[in-house]
Amino acid sequence: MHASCVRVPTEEGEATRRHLADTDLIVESLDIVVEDGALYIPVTDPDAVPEEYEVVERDVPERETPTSPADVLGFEPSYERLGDVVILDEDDPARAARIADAIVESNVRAETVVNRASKVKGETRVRDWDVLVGDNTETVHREYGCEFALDIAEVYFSPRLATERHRVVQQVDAGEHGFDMFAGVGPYAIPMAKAGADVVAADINEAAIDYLRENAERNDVAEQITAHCGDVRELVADYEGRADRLVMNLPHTANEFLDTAVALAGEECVLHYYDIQHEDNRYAPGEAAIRAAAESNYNVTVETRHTVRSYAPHEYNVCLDVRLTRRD
Ligand SMILES: C[S@@+](CC[C@H](N)C(=O)[O-])C[C@H]1O[C@@H](n2cnc3c(N)ncnc32)[C@H](O)[C@@H]1O
Repeated sequence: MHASCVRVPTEEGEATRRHLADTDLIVESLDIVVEDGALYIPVTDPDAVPEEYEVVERDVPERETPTSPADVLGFEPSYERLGDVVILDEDDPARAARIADAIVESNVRAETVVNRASKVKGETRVRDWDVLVGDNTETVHREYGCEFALDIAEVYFSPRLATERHRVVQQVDAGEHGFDMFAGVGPYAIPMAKAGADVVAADINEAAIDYLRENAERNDVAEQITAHCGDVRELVADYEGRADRLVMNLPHTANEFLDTAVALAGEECVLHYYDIQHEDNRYAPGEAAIRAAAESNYNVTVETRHTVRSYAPHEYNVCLDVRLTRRD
């Protein structure tokens, strides 16, 4: 069968395979081909392959006996993967247990299988989990060439935001001063630093900041990241007027922190403001809140109104990219 494949030297094959598997890019139903010292790994979406890899078109054989969870169950279960942890979102515990068993029997690489047991909640946005297989909720997740150690029982992390984070990071210029106001384990702050920014990253969750510091080391950007454990409002005293870019990924309540964002903003600053709103009025509430907080000192230009994903029936997670330019 004809397919887009990532071509790498065989010695880099296993690391590449793992990296692509972590971002769900491998076509499970096709074989990986070894030929002339190279590995050809079939991928689902050539445009989503990280730039460091070469993509070629070629014929690859179908796998003879793929054993997917669907082969075991007779239906296609929905799940997502975070490193070695497979995450289910099932209301029925019996169905969740059947899917977990099928994942263990199948070709899905999983050390731990968990089911969502609550919504994200409280100030730290951590959810409860039912652990169905294994006992280790700590893992290392790979995303666009960065590694993130984290424990889903202690910190917030959503692999579904990978493309969105990448969209923001692609806007970063080397040498700029970035602020990640609600940083978690660093999935914005670390790639921003890799893109050449100096980043101040705050989080109120001590476990998240411990992982963020570990992840900064893992990804060789520790010198560019200043991690602050505590309320982001405490940063204003030290960093007033310094930010070239602010990331505000705390949907639902980011509006309560707009005064802090404006205080941190420099002469010219891009704000990435996340919000959750009804489908009929996705952008206006955030835009109005930003204008109310910033317009007395800044010209406010909304550069992008972007829908990130569906959040709940009729509700969307959106992002506004807003440029603040200080008035004379
Ligand atoms: C939705 S999570 C986003 C984490 C990370 N940016 C990501 O994309 O995975 C929001 C984070 O904000 C943190 N947080 C909540 N209130 C805060 C505050 N007042 N100051 C700093 N961090 C806060 C939470 O602990 C949580 O880790």
